[in-house]
Amino acid sequence: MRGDRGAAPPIETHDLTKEYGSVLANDALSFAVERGEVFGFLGPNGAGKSTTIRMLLGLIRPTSGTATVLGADVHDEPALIDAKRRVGYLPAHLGFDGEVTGADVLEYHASVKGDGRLPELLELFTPPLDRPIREYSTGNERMLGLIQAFMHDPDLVIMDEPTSGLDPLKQEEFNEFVRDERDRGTTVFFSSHVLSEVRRICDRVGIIREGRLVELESVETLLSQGGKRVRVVTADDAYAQLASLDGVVDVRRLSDGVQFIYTGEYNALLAALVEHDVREIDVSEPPLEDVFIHYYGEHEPAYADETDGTDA
Ligand SMILES: Nc1ncnc2c1ncn2[C@@H]1O[C@H](COP(=O)(O)OP(=O)(O)OP(=O)(O)O)[C@@H](O)[C@H]1O
Repeated sequence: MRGDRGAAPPIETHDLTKEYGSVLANDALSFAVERGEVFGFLGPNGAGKSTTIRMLLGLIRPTSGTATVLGADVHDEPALIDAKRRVGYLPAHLGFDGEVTGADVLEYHASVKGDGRLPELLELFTPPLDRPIREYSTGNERMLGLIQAFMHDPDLVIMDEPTSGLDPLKQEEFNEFVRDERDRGTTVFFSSHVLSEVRRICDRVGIIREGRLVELESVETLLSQGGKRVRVVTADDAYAQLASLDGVVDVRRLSDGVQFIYTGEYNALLAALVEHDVREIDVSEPPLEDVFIHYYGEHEPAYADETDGTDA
């Protein structure tokens, strides 16, 4: 375990609230991120994740409530500036100057905060450093952002949708890297709207919806309660029978079959299916939206019956 920062959790929020005019983007969020854990901050688009992160970094001011980052209150600017030397930050929109090269960006960050871990990061993340950033793909920009977030060996890393734009192979390497970081004692807090991503690397998850924290759980608990998404294509009509099974929730009729979230016994499902002319079955992790539905039945799905959902 690194650091000697006393007992305070690396991130702690108390009734953290942000209003943009009539939009309540964060509504009295209270949670703590413990030292050495990987904490996933999950929620659909517009839920308020970036708003929280920007308040933690002191980029916007809370309307009310407060938060501490490595013990520094976000209202205490000098203390927060000092604490941020030990924080790595990957914003959602990187905003690099397109005319400078990746090497220029890293050189600048090195001069401000140090670059002790640069060589090992460059083995893992490989943006074309000698080219101007305007020529970068989204994935290359993201890799450059990841390098600058970790290069000074921070105690706490805060990332806003870190893997968006990374190809699956780089995503997997990123996952492994974050797990290794956690093992060396770094605290990692990142936002995502992809449940499958956080389930691989997070110890705990906070779910935010419409600005409110609706759940704080270990990933194990979240998944064990979240069920599976089942999609069945049948030649005959299986809707009524499947909809009546125990453990079937959020059932939708598709043009060629049925889709639902299933939390029951597989044998019971198979027994029901043998009575139908089944052409295709797909069992997968539910998209985050569906986990919300399972937990909080009042949530309105953001998509129509015939679609296969949003992100998986
Ligand atoms: N500068 C702003 N002015 C007005 N409203 C804003 C501003 N920034 C965010 N909002 C609103 O606040 C709410 C939360 O936005 P936020 O960007 O924090 O969500 P998010 O969970 O990060 O979404 P995404 O996953 O799409 O990035 C949304 O309704 C958004 O439209």
